[in-house]
Amino acid sequence: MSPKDQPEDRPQDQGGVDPIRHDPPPVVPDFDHDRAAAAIRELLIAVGEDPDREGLRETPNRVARAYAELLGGMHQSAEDVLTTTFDIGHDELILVRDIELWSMCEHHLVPFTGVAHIGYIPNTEGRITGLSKLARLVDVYAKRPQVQERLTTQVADSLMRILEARGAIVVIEAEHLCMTMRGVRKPGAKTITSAVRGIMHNATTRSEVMALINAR
Ligand SMILES: Nc1nc2c(ncn2[C@@H]2O[C@H](COP(=O)(O)OP(=O)(O)OP(=O)(O)O)[C@@H](O)[C@H]2O)c(=O)[nH]1
Ligand SMILES: [Zn+2]
Repeated sequence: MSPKDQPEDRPQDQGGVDPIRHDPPPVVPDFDHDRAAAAIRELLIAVGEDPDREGLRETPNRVARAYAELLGGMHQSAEDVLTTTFDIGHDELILVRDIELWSMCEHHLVPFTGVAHIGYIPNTEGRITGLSKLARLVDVYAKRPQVQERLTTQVADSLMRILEARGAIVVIEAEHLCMTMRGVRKPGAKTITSAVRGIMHNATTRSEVMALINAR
């Protein structure tokens, strides 16, 4: 879908009930540094390197630390980051656009990168969260072995579940390095995914939000 297009209107969903809801994925307690470092050492041997030569001696530990950071969302939940909420009586659209994201394709374990646009309509009490928390929410789900579609739906479902929002929309535009640096090698190809929830299915609301997302 092009970001200029509207997601398909689904009149049956206008009551705010969506057919597919994703349970939050389990949070894994600890990153196993020693196991990751041992695996990297094995990988170096498999490609024909000498993991004991000077330049590589610390590499397994460094790469393990890097992966602990790059996949750190495995040890966090959306509930951890959407803790700060305020009831300020604003019950209309809140949209944060162009949130940079880096995630890790679960098929090749190479990055995909781009931007997320997140909009939601709070519940009637106006329960909202801090703007930075929306960017943190993206990171919780981006920093895992991922596919873009699941990342998109997990962010949207979290807003509905935790903030009890009346509607949510998440649009992600990303370039997958597995399509750029290897395989089909098509640099510049953008994948665009969207997830629409609750009253955001309303055609007028949604087209207003898409216009704001696409305004440059
Ligand atoms: N739907 C979806 N596909 C993805 C995502 N990230 C990577 N892929 C695709 O996952 C597919 C994996 O295909 P396979 O045929 O199993 O793996 P492969 O032989 O390495 O495929 P090529 O990338 O075509 O060389 C590829 O088509 C990737 O482009 C994603 O976020 N969503
Ligand atoms: Zn990939």
